[in-house]
Amino acid sequence: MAKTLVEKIWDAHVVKREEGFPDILYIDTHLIHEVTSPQAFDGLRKRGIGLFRPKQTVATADHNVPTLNQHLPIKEELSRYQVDMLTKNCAEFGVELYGLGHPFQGIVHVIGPELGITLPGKTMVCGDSHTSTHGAFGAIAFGIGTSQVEQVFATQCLQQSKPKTMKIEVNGELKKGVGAKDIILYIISKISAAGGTGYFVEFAGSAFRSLSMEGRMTVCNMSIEMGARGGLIAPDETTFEYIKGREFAPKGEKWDEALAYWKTLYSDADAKFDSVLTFDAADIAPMITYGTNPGMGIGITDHIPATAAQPETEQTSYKKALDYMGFADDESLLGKPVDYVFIGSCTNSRIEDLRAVAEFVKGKQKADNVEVWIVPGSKQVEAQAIAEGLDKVFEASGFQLREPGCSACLGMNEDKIPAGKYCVSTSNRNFEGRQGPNARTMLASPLTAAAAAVTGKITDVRELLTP
Ligand SMILES: CC(C)[C@H](C(=O)O)[C@@H](O)C(=O)O
Ligand code: SF4
Repeated sequence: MAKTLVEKIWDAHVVKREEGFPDILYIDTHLIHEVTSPQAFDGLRKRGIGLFRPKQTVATADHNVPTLNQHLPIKEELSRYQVDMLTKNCAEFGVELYGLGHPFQGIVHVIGPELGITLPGKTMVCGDSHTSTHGAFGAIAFGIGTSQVEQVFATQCLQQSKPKTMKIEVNGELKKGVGAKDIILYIISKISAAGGTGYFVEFAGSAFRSLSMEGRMTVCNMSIEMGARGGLIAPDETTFEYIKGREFAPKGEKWDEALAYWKTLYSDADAKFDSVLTFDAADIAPMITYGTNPGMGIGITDHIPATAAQPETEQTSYKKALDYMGFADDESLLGKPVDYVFIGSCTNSRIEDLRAVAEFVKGKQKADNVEVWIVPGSKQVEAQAIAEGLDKVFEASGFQLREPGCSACLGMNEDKIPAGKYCVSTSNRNFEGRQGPNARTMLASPLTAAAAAVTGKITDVRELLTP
């Protein structure tokens, strides 16, 4: 029978299937961080058991780490406690930890792929919603809760019902100044932050095929922001090329075997999806959000949709979102002053993002009214950026290159956006208070963020690009 990619990988991992019950799914790789693992470790301790397969778990410290002076003790007490707990738990339970100071440390969804841990055909979980990022490699990757983290620790399996499948096809060529982040913000703006609820989404079509692995990760990262269980893209030569030679990627004969299998990982031509959506790449402009969920996005030259145009049941919350942001119906965002620019997070902190920003800002200066933070996704991204001299470019432009971590993506560490301030952010969530109490977040691509950094206001980056 014809199968979708999700079905192929899912079925290959079912340990037990019984009518009327969720499947028991084998988990190849479990990623953990300091926020969602402590209770799970405690649970094991209470039961007097260890991890069933500790070698299939990898840990890193990312959410609570500072992004300046990482060699010094962490100043925030709660953050220090969380990171210390992770270190202690990993040592006690025999889990490999890439903690602060380790050359592999970084945001969990950045290090998995760059270390060759994330591979096509795998099942991967993490107590973190943006685990969907790893789907860019043609893996089934999704976020789980803390009690499930404990379940995976103890059994290397999870009880899961097979998700419904959705295909989102985007065909055609992207316009100048438009990238992966714009595609995903566009899709979410069209189908809403709940449009993918209950589905596992496969992104297909020429627009995704032409993206680099970094771009595909940006797209899959945000599939969760449309409510989807996860997102994935069938692996191809771009995928194999990216993986080859990475630290933990298969080598020699193992590589040949793996590659032969990976080449079977695509949705069969006549496979049935529960839902199919199609978009045209040429319709997509640089995007920006104006509200407090990632679905509240518009093309940079568009105006904020009117409250009256929203479904009646949603008008109150829509108005509340605009009030929070200090925006009004029908307004254009162009020219609005910006206070902070944050380039980072598991959505856009990979080397390609930093390169794109550096290329754009080279020879330009940061505007006086903005503070710019560039936070690499990992120690390896940081090292690469320095090796390529990107740090010098940023410094000359007045941008600060900090150390790796989740940083201002969420106000869980020292990097917070002050109340009332506007931040153009390359992260994935613009919820109320996400970047700090009463901070106002506008989600955009690295290029659009960089344009705001040099002009000090919301700007159509296309006007600043050389033809
Ligand atoms: C802290 C963690 C559980 C959370 C998540 O699950 O996504 C965080 O990473 C986020 O982005 O909000
Ligand atoms: S960078 Fe942001 S979205 Fe990604 S894992 Fe960290 S907090 Fe979550």
